[in-house]
Amino acid sequence: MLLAGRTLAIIGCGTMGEAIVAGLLRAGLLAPTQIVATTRRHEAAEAVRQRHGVRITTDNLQAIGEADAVVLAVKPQRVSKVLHEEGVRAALVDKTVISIAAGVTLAQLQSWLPESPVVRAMPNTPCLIGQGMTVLARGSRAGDAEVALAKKLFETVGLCLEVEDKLMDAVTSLGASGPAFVYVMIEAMADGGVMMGLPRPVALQMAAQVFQGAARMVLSTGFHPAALKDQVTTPAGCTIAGILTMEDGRIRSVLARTIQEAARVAGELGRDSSAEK
Ligand SMILES: NC(=O)C1=CN([C@@H]2O[C@H](COP(=O)(O)OP(=O)(O)OC[C@H]3O[C@@H](n4cnc5c(N)ncnc54)[C@H](OP(=O)(O)O)[C@@H]3O)[C@@H](O)[C@H]2O)C=CC1
Ligand SMILES: O=C(O)[C@@H]1CCC=N1
Repeated sequence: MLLAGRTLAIIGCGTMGEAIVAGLLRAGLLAPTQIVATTRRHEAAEAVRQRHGVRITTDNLQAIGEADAVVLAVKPQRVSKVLHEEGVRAALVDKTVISIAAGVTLAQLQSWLPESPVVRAMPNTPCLIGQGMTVLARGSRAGDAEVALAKKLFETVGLCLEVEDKLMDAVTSLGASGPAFVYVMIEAMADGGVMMGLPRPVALQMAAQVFQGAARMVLSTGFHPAALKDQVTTPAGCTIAGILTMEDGRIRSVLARTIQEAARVAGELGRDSSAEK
């Protein structure tokens, strides 16, 4: 185990909390006994225990008491409520708190937890398979040790970068919502293949592998996407015919505006958290 003797609490082990748990266990950073996960409903917690063998409870205070570091993975609207449960803020004093809630700012988190080092993190569901993209922002009380711990967790399940808090809505859209946008594109390209007679499983496998291959080309060659596109685009060939069709559909502005709009909404998600307190 890379984090010997440490215990991590995941407060709110739903889709994203469970992706992190599964990714960390898969990579061997923590043993199941080093993770304590909470949910609101006992049956949800029990299902997490059955799938991953981690410790579970529906008592957040108990989980926090057992942990050295805490990942807050409830919905944004519930963050304040959870932090204001009896005894929780006192139990979190001097513990590293990593919030993955979209739209909940470091200023909000730090106002609720003035004596805790807080890191805001925005991961995505591919953490489940070790292919995540996580971006961190550090709160005023988070020092290098706390940020290093957060980086260690998220680098274990994918890439991890650090930015300023003001950029977190943008990274929420591009990085965390991003997989959903890509799934829509994969499905749409597969639909095109089906339209031209490919069996659905073949079309789906091809579309997904094309996204993976093209993404790896961008990351591993370091070439600009336009240069890589030019390599594929034979004069008077079929690729340029397809690209012009995409441009007729304003694909670039649609995708860029998609990121802009999701970032705008991400910025609004934390407001309810303050209201619900
Ligand atoms: N889904 C994604 O791709 C991403 C999500 N996020 C962020 O992660 C957070 C969680 O999102 P997601 O996983 O999708 O949501 P889910 O609804 O899947 O999970 C939320 C979890 O919180 C639990 N929960 C609710 N209330 C409490 C409580 N009072 N105490 C303890 N646990 C509680 C729920 O338990 P129960 O089921 O019993 O109600 C559930 O396990 C959000 O803040 C979101 O912004 C960030 C990046 C990506
Ligand atoms: O859609 C959402 O609000 C969450 C946050 C980012 C990804 N999923």
